[in-house]
Amino acid sequence: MTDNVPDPRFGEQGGLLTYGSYLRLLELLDQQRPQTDPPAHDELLFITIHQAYELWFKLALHELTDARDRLLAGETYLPRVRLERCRAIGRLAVSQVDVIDTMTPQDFLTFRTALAPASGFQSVQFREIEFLSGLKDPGYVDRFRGLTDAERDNLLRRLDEPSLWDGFLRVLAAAGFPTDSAEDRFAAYATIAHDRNRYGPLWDLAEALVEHDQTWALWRARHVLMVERQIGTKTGTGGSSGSAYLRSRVELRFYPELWEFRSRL
Ligand code: HEM
Ligand SMILES: N[C@@H](CC(=O)c1ccccc1NC=O)C(=O)O
Repeated sequence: MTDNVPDPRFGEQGGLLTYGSYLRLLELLDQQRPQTDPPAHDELLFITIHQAYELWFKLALHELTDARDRLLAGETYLPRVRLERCRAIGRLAVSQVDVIDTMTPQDFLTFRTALAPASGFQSVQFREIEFLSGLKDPGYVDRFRGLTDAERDNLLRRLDEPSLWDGFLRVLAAAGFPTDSAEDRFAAYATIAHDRNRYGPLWDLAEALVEHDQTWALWRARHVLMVERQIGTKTGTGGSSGSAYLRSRVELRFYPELWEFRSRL
């Protein structure tokens, strides 16, 4: 067999592992179950897009958790690599909204009422990403309705454990920068920004955090537009004011000091 002639049995060897069995496609593709009767054509789109989001959220949490652990251990290289992958996932999450935009508001209404009181507000993984990134609001755990014990445990654990921001501060401290007060930290950012030759990895890491922050801010902004396009200013199925609530979340930042620092440069 020469190198460039494929074995005619290519893909058949062993006969045990298959594409479908490795990827558990029977199970995966059996999980899209529209509820509406009579069937609403766009409900399959709605379920599929949310499931795709949750898969990407799962991978993002895997990456961010490893980035956080490595920062706490004093590493800078792989945490930045992990954050870059998350940024690519985040961009995908933002552009995926285009698919929802192909649904008209009147078609959404054919199954919307059947969704209440469920809402994206109850996405545990979304809130885990916020907590792990550094935006910890314990109020959200109490406001969740219908959490399983395992989901509640996940959220409480994320609230309790160090965030990516804690990891970043650990790395700054390991490089000799005091980080106790905000003024200490602003002094550290200035030193790092003005001596990239010496502090390149720390600068790149801070910028990767800003990118991560920006990606989720873009998602919040894109989500509000999608919501207003679908339901205008109606209240949400989750019981919030809808777009007014979501607009108040657009201003949120994971790392406000890294944004504030821009004004001080
Ligand atoms: C037709 C499309 C959509 C509409 C009309 C919509 C509407 C809303 C509304 C009104 C809320 C506020 C909570 C409430 O009272 O219900 C909300 C929250 C949320 N939605 Fe959506 N949504 C849509 C699609 C999506 C998609 C595709 C995702 C992806 C996972 C998503 C994720 C979320 C999340 C994570 C929240 C909580 C945001 C926060 O608390 O900051 N939504 N959505
Ligand atoms: N909150 C949306 C409904 C909605 O979008 C939704 C419903 C159930 C599960 C996920 C959802 N997605 C995002 O909020 C609404 O008020 O129309």
